[in-house]
Amino acid sequence: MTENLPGAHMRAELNSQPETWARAAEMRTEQALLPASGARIAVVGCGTSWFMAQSYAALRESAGQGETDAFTASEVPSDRGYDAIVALTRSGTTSEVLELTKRVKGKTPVIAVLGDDTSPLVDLADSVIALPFADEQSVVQTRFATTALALFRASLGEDLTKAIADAQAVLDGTDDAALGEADQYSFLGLGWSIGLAHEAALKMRESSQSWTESYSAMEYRHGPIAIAAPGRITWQFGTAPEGLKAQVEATGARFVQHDIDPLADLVRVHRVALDRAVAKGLDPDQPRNLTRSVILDD
Ligand SMILES: O=P(O)(O)OC[C@H]1O[C@](O)(CO)[C@@H](O)[C@@H]1O
Repeated sequence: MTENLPGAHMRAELNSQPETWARAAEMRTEQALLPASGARIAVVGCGTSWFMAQSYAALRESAGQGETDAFTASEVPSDRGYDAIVALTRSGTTSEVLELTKRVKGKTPVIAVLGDDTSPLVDLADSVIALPFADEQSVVQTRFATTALALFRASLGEDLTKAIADAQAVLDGTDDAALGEADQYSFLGLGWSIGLAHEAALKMRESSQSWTESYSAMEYRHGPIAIAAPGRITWQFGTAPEGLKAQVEATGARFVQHDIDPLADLVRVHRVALDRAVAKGLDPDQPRNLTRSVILDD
């Protein structure tokens, strides 16, 4: 592989995920900076980072650690009285995250989880968990997002050994080429994997300009299943609701579900998205209309 090949950065970054997850899982001192159990918190981010925030929020609350909401940074309600805000951002320069941090300064402590430890958020936030080893050159995020989620999962007491092994097995194997050749993709999740479904759909859109949708699996039958048809894929992260596979297959669409850790299945989507992009003549390291971070004029 050379740096000049389309998607070379994305490929190297996505392939490194088992190592970066293992490293994040070991960061016990940094994990202790996250809000204590019982704190009522909001987790915020934009785009990919928002979807990871959704997954962390669902996991933290279901682990019994306290009420945990997730918002895109521009939509955090004022005066909710949160004990703390966790701001997730690879770049540390995303305008909405910086604006929110300034707005709550002195009122609500902000714990920033970021990739670039030289970014302006470092000085603005009350505490910082830096993951510079997971920062990326590709505009399209893969390992930063999943490594942050690995850190969050470990902080909640999860043992990530199986997730890491599952991701390595995905990367060591090859996928059925048809996974990358569908006309349309609908990604589904339940609980914490709903954020992964949204992220998978975003990844396919950003890197390969594909038509994708994403839903809670239980919501899928309330309308979105109308899109299912031959040549299309409905992809479930984690266990599917009873009967859903048969209902999707009755439409002629392909139902995809792997019995592995859902975060490892997202790694598979990363690779499918990359290979689909390259097959279409695109460079997912430089996706159309996108920049590494959205920086708005003051
Ligand atoms: O995590 P950050 O740096 O705030 O950036 C979020 C951005 O990352 C992206 O994945 C870049 O395409 C978008 O979702 C979003 O604009």
